[in-house]
Amino acid sequence: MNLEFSAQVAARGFDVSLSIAQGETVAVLGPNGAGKSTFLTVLAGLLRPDSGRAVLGDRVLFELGAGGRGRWLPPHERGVSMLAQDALLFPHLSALENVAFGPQSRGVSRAEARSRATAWLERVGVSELATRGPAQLSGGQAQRVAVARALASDPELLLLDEPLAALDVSAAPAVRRMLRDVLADRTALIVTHDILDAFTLADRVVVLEAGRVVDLGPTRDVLDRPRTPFAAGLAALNLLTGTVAAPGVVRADSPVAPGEAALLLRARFVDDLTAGDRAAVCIRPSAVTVSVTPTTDAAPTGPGDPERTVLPVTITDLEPRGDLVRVRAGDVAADAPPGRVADLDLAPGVRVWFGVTAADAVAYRL
Ligand SMILES: Nc1ncnc2c1ncn2[C@@H]1O[C@H](COP(=O)(O)OP(=O)(O)OP(=O)(O)O)[C@@H](O)[C@H]1O
Repeated sequence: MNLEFSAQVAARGFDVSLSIAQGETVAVLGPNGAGKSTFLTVLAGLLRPDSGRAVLGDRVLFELGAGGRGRWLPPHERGVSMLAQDALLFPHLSALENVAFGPQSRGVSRAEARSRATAWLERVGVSELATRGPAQLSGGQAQRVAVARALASDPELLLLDEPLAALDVSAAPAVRRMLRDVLADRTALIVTHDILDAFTLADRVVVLEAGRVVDLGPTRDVLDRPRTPFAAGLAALNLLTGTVAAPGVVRADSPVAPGEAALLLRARFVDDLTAGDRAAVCIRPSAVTVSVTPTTDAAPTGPGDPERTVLPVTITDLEPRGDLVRVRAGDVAADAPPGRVADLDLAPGVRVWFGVTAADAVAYRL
């Protein structure tokens, strides 16, 4: 079912509007306290907003005017299922009985509820565990049963609150694959801190900050072309913002580090931008070279090269990352091989030049 949602919760600074198409999965991203859980609990009917309106298909979930008066459907009448971080299965019921519970409490016969439960357990890959109690299931198995339970009541909207966060790293990938299978063509919202979940499971992402939508779009657009520091951080990309000064040139809003001059960034424009337009410039850390003078091999033609930007920066932090070292200077980072870091004697406080070609600095509308 498609969803039209708008709600305000003043005490939490929450004011979000969003539409979701039938069959679409949207990932909800945002820093701690951004309002992600508030969003899900309002939809599930566990928190009543001050005002707003939500319609799922042709069912009005709530319609509340100023003062909170209006229509309000209780959770069990919404056609909405919620899957939490922990499986939260009934401890005294078997896996099969846990899954059959929902349909049965909605009036489906015991035999039919058990047959639906059997089919769902098979779909999530744990049919052989039907008679086990929750205490005899691993974290990944229990979460599979919880997915079956959430879906057995045939919800029109599925809410998932960090469904993989409590699983260990060896169990998460298989459960993620299973979720990708069951979420296809299902209207769902998934709160996650994991960029892999967003890429694997979601058609679109919405980024919340301080209770407001700050970015919304297809997953790849938002994470490959981030517009907020939060999305750039998740995608591990450098993001600089500024104003277009000339074709292929963006004047950065602020220096890359305190005390440095404002920068003219030479960039590859992927949107139609003209002078005065606001622009974001996104750079992969692996495309940034580091040198200790502006004219060494890392920046062969120096700062005057029209195809290259050279940023004078002071290193703030070095962090090993796999077989590279992330060299940070304020908000900008470069990935360099450990040998180069040692050869150049890089350390916090050392002034260096970061170099990036215009081809590797992608500019788009902000
Ligand atoms: N039960 C509550 N009563 C009052 N305020 C709350 C309550 N729960 C959360 N808040 C506040 O509402 C705002 C949004 O919180 P919410 O839990 O929705 O954020 P979140 O994005 O889910 O964060 P996290 O990633 O930490 O789970 C925060 O300012 C938070 O302090």
